[in-house]
Amino acid sequence: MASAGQIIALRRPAAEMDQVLRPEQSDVVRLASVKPKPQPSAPPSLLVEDLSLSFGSIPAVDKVSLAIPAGDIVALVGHSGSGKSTLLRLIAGLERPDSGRVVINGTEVSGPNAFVPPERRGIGMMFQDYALFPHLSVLKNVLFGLRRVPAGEARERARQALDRVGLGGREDAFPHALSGGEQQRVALARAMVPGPDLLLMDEPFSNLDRRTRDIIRDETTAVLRESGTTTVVVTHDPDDAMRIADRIVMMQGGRFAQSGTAEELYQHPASLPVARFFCELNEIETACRNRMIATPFGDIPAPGTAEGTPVTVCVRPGDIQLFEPSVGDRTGRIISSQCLGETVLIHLAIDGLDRPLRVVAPADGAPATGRTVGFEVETGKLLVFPAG
Ligand SMILES: Nc1ncnc2c1ncn2[C@@H]1O[C@H](COP(=O)(O)OP(=O)(O)OP(=O)(O)O)[C@@H](O)[C@H]1O
Repeated sequence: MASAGQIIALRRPAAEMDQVLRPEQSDVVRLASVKPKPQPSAPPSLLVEDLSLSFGSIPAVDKVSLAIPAGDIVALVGHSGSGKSTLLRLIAGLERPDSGRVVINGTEVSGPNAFVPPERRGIGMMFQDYALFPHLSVLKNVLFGLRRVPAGEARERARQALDRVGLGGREDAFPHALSGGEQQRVALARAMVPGPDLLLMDEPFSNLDRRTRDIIRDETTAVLRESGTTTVVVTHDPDDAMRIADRIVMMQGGRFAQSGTAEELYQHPASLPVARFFCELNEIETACRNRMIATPFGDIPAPGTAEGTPVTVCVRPGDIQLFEPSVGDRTGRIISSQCLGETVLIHLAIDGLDRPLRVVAPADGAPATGRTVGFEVETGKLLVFPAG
């Protein structure tokens, strides 16, 4: 059977493919920044080397390595149980690794020779439930992050931190009187106020409704960028990851399935699970015949793929173009159309497929249910993987 690399290479030049695959093949996934890069000699803010932790027979984190330059924001994504929180807890010092090392700003904090407790790692932490003290005012919650700072200076810094997250004037309020978004901002101010070397966030936006979430997420990103805080954020939401992070690391079964920029993971997923995580897909099971892969959108050459190799051809709903058909065009019939606001979700029945294709088209001028339409997809937009 052909390897994943061979099959994936069908849709990309070999040199580009090599770039996508190389990080997973290297021992250390180096996470470069899109912001001003640190000097090549500058040590990464966070270095994780061959880190592992099993719970009984479950390898929750399995020999993972990464290096994050100062000021970068990295998102750990993946399905439930993929190991994201365990990796974050290992970095925080809330778990001890079975093997491997964690180094923060050049100091080994977990490893064969050291274990520094969480409170001495110079990290800020922010969790899904925000963990605010209900009996303390907003100001006192933030002051909690500055217990070792002289009182006058601490109050000044806490007020500045609250101003920065847009909560100036709410110092005396209690958590129960705040909205979810405001509580999230208090938690952010408290995590940021000591000026941590590293900020760790576990699902920081998941308790917020959709609209608040978008606003708070953008505001939080702005605060992190402005302060240049190196951040690792765990999320199961691909939108969060793509909007916040310089780099995304997708975990699967305790390992890194792929790492790269949002564009790399979205446009050039290295495997079917990665592709599925970032976008709903139309998936078509087929096979290689006579060095070609037949799809409803046309045949794709598959040199080097063994005869009969089963493959999954994927197409994103937004990559299917619909148009007024002419003689010879591929056609389908619209069996339903659902308004999504600026777009419509269309179910398109086509010959040879048991299930209709899902197509997302602009709402403006979208064809009506029952119509026969032409359809096409640029071959370069098709994703081909070993059968999933
Ligand atoms: N304290 C524990 N004891 C036993 N097993 C655990 C423990 N913590 C995590 N696990 C297991 O380790 C694996 C990874 O869990 P982890 O919580 O890191 O995943 P996750 O990707 O963060 O999931 P979620 O998104 O649901 O939080 C899972 O199989 C989980 O059941």
